[in-house]
Amino acid sequence: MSTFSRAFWRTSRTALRYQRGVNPVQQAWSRSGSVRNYADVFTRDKPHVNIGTIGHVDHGKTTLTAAITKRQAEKGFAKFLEYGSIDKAPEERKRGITISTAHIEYQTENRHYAHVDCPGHADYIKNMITGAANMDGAIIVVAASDGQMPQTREHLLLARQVGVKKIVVFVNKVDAIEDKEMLELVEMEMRELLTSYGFEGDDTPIVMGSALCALEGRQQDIGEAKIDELLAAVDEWIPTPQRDTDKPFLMAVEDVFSIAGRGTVCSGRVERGILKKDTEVELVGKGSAPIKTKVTDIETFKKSCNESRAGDNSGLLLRGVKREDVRRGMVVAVPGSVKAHKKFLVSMYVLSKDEGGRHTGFGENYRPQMFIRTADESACLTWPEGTEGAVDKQVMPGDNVEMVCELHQPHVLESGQRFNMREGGRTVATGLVTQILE
Ligand SMILES: Nc1nc2c(ncn2[C@@H]2O[C@H](COP(=O)(O)OP(=O)(O)OP(=O)(O)O)[C@@H](O)[C@H]2O)c(=O)[nH]1
Ligand SMILES: [Mg+2]
Repeated sequence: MSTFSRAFWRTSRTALRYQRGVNPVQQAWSRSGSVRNYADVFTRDKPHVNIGTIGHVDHGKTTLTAAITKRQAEKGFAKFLEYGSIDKAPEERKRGITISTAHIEYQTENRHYAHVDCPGHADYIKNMITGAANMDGAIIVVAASDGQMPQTREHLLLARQVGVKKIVVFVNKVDAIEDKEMLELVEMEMRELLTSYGFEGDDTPIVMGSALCALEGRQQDIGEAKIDELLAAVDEWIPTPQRDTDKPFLMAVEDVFSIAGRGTVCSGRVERGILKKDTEVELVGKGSAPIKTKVTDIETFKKSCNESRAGDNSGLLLRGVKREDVRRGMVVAVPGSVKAHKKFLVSMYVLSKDEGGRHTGFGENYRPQMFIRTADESACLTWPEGTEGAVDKQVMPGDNVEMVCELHQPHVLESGQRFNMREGGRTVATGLVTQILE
């Protein structure tokens, strides 16, 4: 791997520690800029789009991701990544599941893609949310043998909530089913489900194939050919987003690591603006007062870069900042352009039991965990001042409510900001910040 190394592309701490053992990060960063060869410099010759694979555990997301890189590598558009080099942390290998998100890069004729392979297991939804928050569109993988399952639904809902507008469906494991009527049923159910979560269910492209056949080079008609069909659908159906390059730079920190001899690097997806090397920035959020610093080096998609732009996955080398001072959930922004807030009004939908939400209601002073951008923070919900019977008033699963939310530590947020709330391993509510109070 060229420059930033795997650590930059993985989010789990375990994976990070595991990878630090070999320390490719340090090697990369300790090379001086002039030593990097041409291939290490990021060129913007195609529009860039962030996508990824989501869906229920074991439905074949990682296999599909590997198959895509294999197919695109044959065309000179990617580096082939085997299944085992995507799910590579020891625990992932042992359990045969994805835990941390993996970031992969490939191209088609038309576009450059950053692809996040998300975990499907219910215990790792937190990593899925962070991964999906960076996507412009997503591929939902559903196994023909199972049809839609709980995390097929939960991932769709969360993807919608974090702002993913377009989805392409890949019905996988077509090789494993005898009864072709099953496929029609899965398609029908998926269209209905998409529509019920606010996607364009009737028009969404649905590709049916086998990721495993594609990866193993068998049964071309349901293997390779379907990868081509899938990527053509992604190229066409997921629009190249209009990036907010005119606004002041903002990037939410997803990961932090230190490089001996160079300093602290934070990485994440740039939400808006353009940042050039040697620019002053501020780290804001997670309680502490803003930290002033300067970005002295930039890498985008693992390659050296003079600037970082909205939509990019970038790593920023920060001058004079200790690793411990930077935490996931903070934002890197133009000095003075954003503020952290603690108290605000939210409008939210409380998930029903069928959607994986709570089975019972809750009242004032309910304390869920709030997920905003890459941050998660404990929150306390109360009724707005003047609400009648506030003391006994209950919120029931399935309700739409307006409440006051107070965070344990302030975070950068704005009116219109989307969030999710979780408690004890389940998503309990999703909503929008409607007014800042403090
Ligand atoms: N028969 C068949 N098996 C498949 C196919 N695609 C994947 N599998 C198998 O399904 C199992 C799960 O595949 P993964 O790719 O790890 O599934 P995943 O969705 O990434 O799982 P998580 O990341 O843990 O949620 C593996 O044993 C794969 O070999 C397919 O097209 N046909
Ligand atoms: Mg996986």
